[in-house]
Amino acid sequence: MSAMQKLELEPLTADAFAPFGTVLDTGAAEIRMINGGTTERFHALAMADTETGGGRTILSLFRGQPRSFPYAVDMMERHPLGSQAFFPLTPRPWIAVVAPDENGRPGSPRAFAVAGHVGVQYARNVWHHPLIAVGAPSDFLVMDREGDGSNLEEFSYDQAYMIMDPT
Ligand SMILES: NC(=O)N[C@@H](O)C(=O)O
Ligand code: NI
Repeated sequence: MSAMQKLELEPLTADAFAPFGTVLDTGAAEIRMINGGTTERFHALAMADTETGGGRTILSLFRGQPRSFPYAVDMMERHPLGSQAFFPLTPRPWIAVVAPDENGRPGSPRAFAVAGHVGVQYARNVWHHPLIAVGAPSDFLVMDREGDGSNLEEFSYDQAYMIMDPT
């Protein structure tokens, strides 16, 4: 493995993340007052894309143990058959790492600093790193695909990209 290089954290915006998926942010959502005005519905933060190959959408809870920093991003994965959305239940900042596809391999990764009240949905077949929780065990609601077929493709980088301690 050759020399490592630093991976800087970028602020997360809908535009910056658009090539990779959707930012799940109540601050940018359509709000519908429901239940006699007692409830705000932050409507349709994302649309699950899980029906490829007869898949269906499931909701899971991920309890992520915090990563140690500096953290080496040395692999990426993608789910060819379905999207995958993460919404923090524990209001802690976390990190989302994505990469463009370059002829079937992930290109240079991009790391986004995500606020503790914001989630992301990785679009189907988008390269991303598995959950990166920061500082303490963190719970996430995860919406992704259950079904037949191989829905996990992994790739190891020749060189690791180092995320320095974000805290
Ligand atoms: N393996 C699994 O369900 N989780 C990963 O896909 C991830 O992106 O964290
Ligand atoms: Ni994943």
